[in-house]
Amino acid sequence: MNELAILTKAMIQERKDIAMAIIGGFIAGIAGVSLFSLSGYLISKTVFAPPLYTLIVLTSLVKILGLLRAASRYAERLYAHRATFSLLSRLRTSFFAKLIPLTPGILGKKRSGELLARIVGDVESLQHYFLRVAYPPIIVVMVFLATVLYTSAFSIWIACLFVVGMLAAAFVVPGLVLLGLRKVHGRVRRQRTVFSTEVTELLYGFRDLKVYGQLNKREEQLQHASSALSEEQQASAVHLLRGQSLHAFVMYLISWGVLVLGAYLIMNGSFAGVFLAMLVMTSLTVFEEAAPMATLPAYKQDSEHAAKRLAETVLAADVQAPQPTAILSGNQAVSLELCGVSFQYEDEWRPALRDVSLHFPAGSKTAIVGPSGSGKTTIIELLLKLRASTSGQIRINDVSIDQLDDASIWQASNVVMQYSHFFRGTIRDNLLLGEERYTDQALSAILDKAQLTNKSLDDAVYEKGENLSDGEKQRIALARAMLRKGRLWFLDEPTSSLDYITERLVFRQLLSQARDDTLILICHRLTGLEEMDRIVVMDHGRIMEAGTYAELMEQKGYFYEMKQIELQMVGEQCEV
Ligand SMILES: Nc1ncnc2c1ncn2[C@@H]1O[C@H](COP(=O)(O)OP(=O)(O)OP(=O)(O)O)[C@@H](O)[C@H]1O
Repeated sequence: MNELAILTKAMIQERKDIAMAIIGGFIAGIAGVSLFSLSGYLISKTVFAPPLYTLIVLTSLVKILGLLRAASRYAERLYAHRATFSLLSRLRTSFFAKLIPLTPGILGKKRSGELLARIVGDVESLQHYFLRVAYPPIIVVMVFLATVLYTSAFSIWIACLFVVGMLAAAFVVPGLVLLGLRKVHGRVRRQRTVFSTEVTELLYGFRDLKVYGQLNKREEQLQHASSALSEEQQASAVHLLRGQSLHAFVMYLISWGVLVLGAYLIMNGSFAGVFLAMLVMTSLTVFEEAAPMATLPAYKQDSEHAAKRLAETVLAADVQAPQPTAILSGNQAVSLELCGVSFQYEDEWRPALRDVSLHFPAGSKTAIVGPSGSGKTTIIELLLKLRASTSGQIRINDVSIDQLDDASIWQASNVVMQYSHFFRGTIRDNLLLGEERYTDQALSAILDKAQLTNKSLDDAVYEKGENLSDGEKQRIALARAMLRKGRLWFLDEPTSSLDYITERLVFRQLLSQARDDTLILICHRLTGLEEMDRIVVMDHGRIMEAGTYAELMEQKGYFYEMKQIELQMVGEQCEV
């Protein structure tokens, strides 16, 4: 299977530990079989009252084999788990490295609860591939072959019986388990996805569900999903147990076979009776060693499925063009240009942007206005290379955006999107975001600039900024952007929750800091736009008009209409 090639490649990198695990497992297996067969021989031998030194040698050997088995089993587990953890960390890192550039697209398409459950669960499932699928069969086959060889020295017929047992344990039982598992396992996976989505929806939507009186209904749904998952897991466990029982059945059948065949051969005179107990014990132990074969198909199927889904998630990353190498300099003001750009979201029937051509000269200040859903945010996402345009050309500083390294664009930009994420910690943590290079003095100065005078750096911030008002969140997001030294500003409704006076004060600070930089501001309120070099009006993904505030007011077109409506509404509000 192609998807498992990634795993196989990662396993090759851990070949030393894997080889040690296989050697350890083989020694443990052989020591186990020898230990029990020797015990059987010891029991039979004592009947003939052998000399004391024989018993001493045999019991000492049993003890040594016991110790050897424990020590080598420990070594096997140690190396196997060490290899597994290295493999997993390697896989996680490479998977997330591939995932990051695709995040906006993937998160848009999939429900986050489902995605989270999928990724975490699938990467975890892959550990079974190595621990339970890839290397145990090698040990089982090696131990079996060694045992068959050793048994053939006593009786070729009993050795043949072992081979029959081995084929049944290695192929027939796992085959039967696999047949039943196909149905059961798919249902567990589907139910697990439903369950984790329900949990995420309930946790994230708790407040709204409570306010709208839907909490009980949602909890019932969650209970239902939880019970359904338990039922499916139970069915799957029962099926696996059936496989293990079948394996035990084969083991006892072969042991009985050894007993009956041995008795027959003893009566024939072609086999010495003193070895019978030894071979019975051998058969019991060697099949016990092969017990993981019964559950192997389940883990194999699980790992293959997990690898396939992970590969599907990052498939686009593999077909992406190689990372561009041109770097956007962060030291100079940046010019931006869109030429005939169109963009359509996947699975959407109409384009979000249609044939947009815009030029933002270096150092210019542009406001983009227009009704909700007109495509304003999409323009910023394209310029930040978070999405790729469906057609048309985007150039930054006269270099095609396709040739520019994504990280250098982000590095050169100070961005405030409509919704920013806030981490649990303090205001300081949320300003620094892991960077340590700013002093408390510099951070406090930024808070003042962002008009966040009622907050101190040590004030706590709860998960997702639960204890902050919307206006405070926006000002922290603005302060974050103001801390950066980029020469390109993308501000998507950064002050929509602020009162008029605070908004003006923040803007004054912003415009003074971005005096020589290129700035694009998306806003709904039309007040204060006189200070902008240009205003672009959008509707239905098209540019309706563009010009300075004075020009647009003079044209008495779309912007003028919007302004009149706003003035009317402000007037009505004042009258009320
Ligand atoms: N992730 C997405 N998947 C599919 N369609 C989307 C997605 N994001 C936005 N759209 C659609 O694209 C169009 C433009 O959206 P965009 O967010 O650019 O508008 P906007 O002008 O910024 O709106 P607002 O002022 O409400 O923020 C809308 O019709 C919207 O429904």
